Amino acid sequence: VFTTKRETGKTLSGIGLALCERLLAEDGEIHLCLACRNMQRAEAAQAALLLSHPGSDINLLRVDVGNIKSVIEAAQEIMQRYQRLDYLYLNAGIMPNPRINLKAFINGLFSSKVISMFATGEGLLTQEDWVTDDGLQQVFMTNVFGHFLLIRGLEPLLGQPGCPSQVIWTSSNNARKSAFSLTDYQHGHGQESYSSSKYATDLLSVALNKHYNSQGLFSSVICPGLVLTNLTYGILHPFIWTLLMPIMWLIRVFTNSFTLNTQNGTEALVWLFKQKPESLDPLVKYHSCTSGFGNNYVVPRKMDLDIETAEAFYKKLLELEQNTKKNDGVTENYR
Ligand SMILES: NC(=O)C1=CN([C@@H]2O[C@H](COP(=O)(O)OP(=O)(O)OC[C@H]3O[C@@H](n4cnc5c(N)ncnc54)[C@H](OP(=O)(O)O)[C@@H]3O)[C@@H](O)[C@H]2O)C=CC1
Ligand SMILES: CC(C)CCC[C@@H](C)[C@H]1CC[C@H]2C3=C(CC[C@]12C)[C@@]1(C)CCC(=O)[C@@H](C)[C@@H]1CC3
Repeated sequence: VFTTKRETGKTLSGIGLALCERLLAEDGEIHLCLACRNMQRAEAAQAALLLSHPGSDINLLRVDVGNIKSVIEAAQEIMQRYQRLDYLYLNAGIMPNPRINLKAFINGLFSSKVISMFATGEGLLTQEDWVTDDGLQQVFMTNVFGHFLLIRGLEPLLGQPGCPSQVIWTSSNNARKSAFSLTDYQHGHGQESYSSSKYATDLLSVALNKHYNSQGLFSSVICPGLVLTNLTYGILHPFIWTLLMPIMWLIRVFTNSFTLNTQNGTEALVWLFKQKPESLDPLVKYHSCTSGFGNNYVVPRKMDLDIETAEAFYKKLLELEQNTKKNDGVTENYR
């Protein structure tokens, strides 16, 4: 999470940890707060960051964004600890039990869409999802709604007179309009909960800008590209990814989205850290890219969405939030 001069890392490894390393290298004065569900791993991340950046201010906070009560308590704790948040990086995300659709992959290899298939993974993956104790779909809760509740709980700290705040979501190239439906926005009836949740993230960011820009809160979405982390190790074994490395370097020549390592993947996150939030386009996703020669850069791309759908989705989230409050946050089925 974040504070006075800067940031939040919701994760302790992967892209979140690399982001913290890079932010500390950018600005040694920042106050970091890592909001994590596993305190042992959080402490390990804190120790690693202190080793490379001795003396920096790095705090920890326990939060499970997959659990309503935990998010509400975390927001209250942050309200007590800080007066202001400059950056809120919403990075936690899951893709449970991913399965590759081999037929779609082989067909894709011989189609004209082969490059876009590698860049987006469109149609190649299915996931399992389940219902949480709060009665919500787990992927939706973790990737979208938990973060939304956190933002709502932290509203007073986000965007104060003369001092804008940035909310930065780790979305994905895999966000897909056809995987998302307003009538099943939690994706309880499909097998592409990840794609759906990332599309929902993009919609939500657009709606947040509409409702909060006037009070100094600015929301952006990024895609880190394909990065080898625990998330992708759930798709293929790390050893297989290592074997595929030469092929992936080759693919990178044709699609700049194979960033592959966490340092490259954080490019857009760090770039946003240095931007004036007012200058950003709310309808654009910022992509971390790596060229065939290994150079990093950021590419803005218009998102495939409309403001009316974003607004309708936002209303549904507000209703869901109301229900969670009515039911005291736990055990009822809110869908
Ligand atoms: N890797 C990739 O190719 C891509 C990743 N992304 C996105 O990047 C983000 C980071 O993923 P990445 O670093 O790759 O993967 P990791 O699995 O390494 O990181 C995910 C992080 O999210 C945390 N997390 C998961 N569930 C919860 C929860 N309920 N409460 C709190 N924290 C939680 C995990 O914590 P813990 O350590 O306890 O498991 C972990 O640190 C995700 O949003 C992902 O969707 C987007 C596009 C591509
Ligand atoms: C590279 C190899 C020769 C074969 C690997 C095939 C697939 C397992 C990958 C091809 C494109 C990949 C991809 C993702 C996962 C693995 C692939 C489908 C993501 C969906 C992972 C999570 C994301 O958020 C996306 C940005 C990735 C898009 C590309």
